[in-house]
Amino acid sequence: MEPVISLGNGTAELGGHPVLRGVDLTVHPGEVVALLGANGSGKSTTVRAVVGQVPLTGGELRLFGTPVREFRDWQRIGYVPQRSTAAGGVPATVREIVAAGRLARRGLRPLRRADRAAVDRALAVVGLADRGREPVGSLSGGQHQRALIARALTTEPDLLVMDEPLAGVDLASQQVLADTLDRLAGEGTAVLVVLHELGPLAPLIDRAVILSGGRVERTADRPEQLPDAHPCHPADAVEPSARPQLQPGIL
Ligand SMILES: Nc1ncnc2c1ncn2[C@@H]1O[C@H](COP(=O)(O)OP(=O)(O)OP(=O)(O)O)[C@@H](O)[C@H]1O
Repeated sequence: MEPVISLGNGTAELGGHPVLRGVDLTVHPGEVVALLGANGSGKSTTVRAVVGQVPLTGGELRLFGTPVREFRDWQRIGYVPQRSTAAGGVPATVREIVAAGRLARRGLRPLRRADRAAVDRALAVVGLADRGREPVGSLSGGQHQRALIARALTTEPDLLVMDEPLAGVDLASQQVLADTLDRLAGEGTAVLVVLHELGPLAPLIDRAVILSGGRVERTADRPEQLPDAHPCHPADAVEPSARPQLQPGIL
């Protein structure tokens, strides 16, 4: 089966500094691949390179078998960026933000019934069905993240790329996301997901690719091989009792 993502020896620079130093990554249809590693190891840059936001300076990237330079089927890819503001100051409703995910498929035509149904389904999946008419600015951080996930789901992608989708999302919603990804992967959608903690996604993960210093440090092929306590954050490598205690009210 042809890989959905085939990245060989990928290199990239940001601000004149090498950030990816030869990353190999292959994801097949229906596979869920987790990208792990410490802060600054290159996870976000890798996924941003895959979705065409960071140009590679070397190596080869193929998407659905097509060299990225010739690739035009971007509507096949759903992308949830690292936590960001979907509508910085724009007075959009939750529904409008989620419906923007249909743009790639429908262009600037008005929403058709199938588009509206896809938006309804995505809102329901992330538990925001009753919040559609509210301004996106009224959502909490975790609800906002769920709206971004819904936006990616509305594209009904063949490849779903998510950068830390669990950040700030409560456990119940994490489980809903896990169930959704499980179903999508079962239908053949490939999933590439940056994670700091595996959480409820652990049972779904076919392979974990652990980055360090812009290179693949190692790959774990089965979830049971995954290092439960992999030190993704420098603080995680420290005994809990030795970690600095947060000082509420100081920030
Ligand atoms: N716009 C930029 N200009 C210069 N350097 C950058 C830029 N963005 C990221 N970097 C650097 O690239 C390296 C990799 O960053 P990246 O965001 O890919 O790491 P990450 O593994 O996703 O980290 P985190 O877990 O903190 O999100 C870091 O050293 C970072 O400082």
